[in-house]
Amino acid sequence: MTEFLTGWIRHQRWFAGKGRPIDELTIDSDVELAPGLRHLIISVRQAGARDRYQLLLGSDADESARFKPAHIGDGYYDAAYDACLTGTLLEAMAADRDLGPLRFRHLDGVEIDTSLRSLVLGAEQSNTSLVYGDTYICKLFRRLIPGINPELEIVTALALRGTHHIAQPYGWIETDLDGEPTTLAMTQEFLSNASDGWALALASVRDLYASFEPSASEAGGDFSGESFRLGKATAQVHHELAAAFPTEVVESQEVKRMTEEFRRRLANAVAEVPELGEYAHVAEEAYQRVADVAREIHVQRVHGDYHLGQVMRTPTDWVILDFEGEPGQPIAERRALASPLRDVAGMLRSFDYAARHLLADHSDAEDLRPRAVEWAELNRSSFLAGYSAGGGHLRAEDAVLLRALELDKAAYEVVYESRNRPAWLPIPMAAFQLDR
Ligand SMILES: Nc1ncnc2c1ncn2[C@@H]1O[C@H](COP(=O)(O)OP(=O)(O)O)[C@@H](O)[C@H]1O
Ligand SMILES: O=P(O)(O)O[C@H]1O[C@H](CO)[C@@H](O[C@H]2O[C@H](CO)[C@@H](O)[C@H](O)[C@H]2O)[C@H](O)[C@H]1O
Repeated sequence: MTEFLTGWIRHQRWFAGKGRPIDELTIDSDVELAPGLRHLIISVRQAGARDRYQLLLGSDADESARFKPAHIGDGYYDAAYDACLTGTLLEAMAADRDLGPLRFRHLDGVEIDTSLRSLVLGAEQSNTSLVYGDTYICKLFRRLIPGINPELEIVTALALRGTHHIAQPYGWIETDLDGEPTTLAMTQEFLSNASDGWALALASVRDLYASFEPSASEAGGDFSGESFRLGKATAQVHHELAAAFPTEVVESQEVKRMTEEFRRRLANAVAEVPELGEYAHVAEEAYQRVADVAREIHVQRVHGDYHLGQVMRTPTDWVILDFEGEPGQPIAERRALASPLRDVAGMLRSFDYAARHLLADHSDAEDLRPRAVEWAELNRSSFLAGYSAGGGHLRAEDAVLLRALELDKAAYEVVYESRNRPAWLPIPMAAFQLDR
């Protein structure tokens, strides 16, 4: 079995080790959840490093032909795609069942409807989400990092406070990895009547590109009102996070040390994507400015990987999803207190992405570049204005830190794109060429 799992896993969207040879794949845990349904935790070793992943393995040989897209090999298939089997997860959560080392749980006071059938969400994802009816979404965390997933921790704490702008949590699945309780999946309210921010922003960008109007604010699909509301919602969620978890004030010495961390991330990014080297000085200068003017900053729990794909617009408001931080980082790092400006910087980067991504796919559309810049600038400033209006702390002197945080995020994105979507690499690279 390990042989065909090796061949299969390297092509999965969520596999973090794409492009590097797999030295060994072993099965660490194999639990039967129901007849024909097994839960596997596997270890993949690449160049001395080990990553763990989970998968649901279906093995009804007669039926396997029905699940061609999910075919793994030898009559086995990815059972996340088999609605006849995935009901088992809901039932086990509803009943707070233990199945071997796996613990299925639901939140107090929640009643889970176990009659719903699931479909795999068709989104570009680092994980795999099952949507049950139009009621629940259960995210199976594919790459497993020991520890309670920050998304579960944060959303549960915010739900207890009655926070707006989040999707209600219902249940989760966990096990122990390296002796630590580790989240395997999380079930939340499915926002059936909502659109994700990335899709909405792209519609606005396309409108602008197709329009003869002279400016972004006059073109049909102006998004700046939404950017403002999103900024406001972001500030309100930051306020709630600060109330639900500890906060600290970090002295200027510590801020200087933070810039060392930025430099380390930059050096790692340059080592992996050498063409970034040419622009590294831009980031280094920005980090140096933070060190030079370092003053104490307020830190708290934050979203950690904030972008337009993590927010959804319901008919009434913006909802923020996916508080799990940057996928692949150790849990301790993802739980660490940080400046809320880290999220602000993430969203500012996302406006750049939305404006430029069509250009990355169409090298012939060079003439649209000024419009892209204009769209990004308009929406970035509207978001910041909304953030301040929502009570977010943004002082004039924060501009230096914000710029450094944006470049730190762009360095992360350079690595992310070179691994996952090389055609999009020019988007984060452009961040180092802009004089902001
Ligand atoms: N509660 C939800 N309701 C509706 N759609 C959701 C919900 N959570 C996530 N989605 C959709 O799934 C996409 C991916 O979700 P996300 O949590 O970002 O997954 P990943 O961490 O795997 O990238 C989102 O962009 C959104 O379109
Ligand atoms: O949503 P995830 O937790 O999987 O985040 C990862 O994937 C994101 C892409 O899907 C990536 O985001 C980058 O691309 C977005 C457009 O697709 C853009 O809006 C973001 O600004 C940009 O960072 C994210 O970095 C990565 O962690």
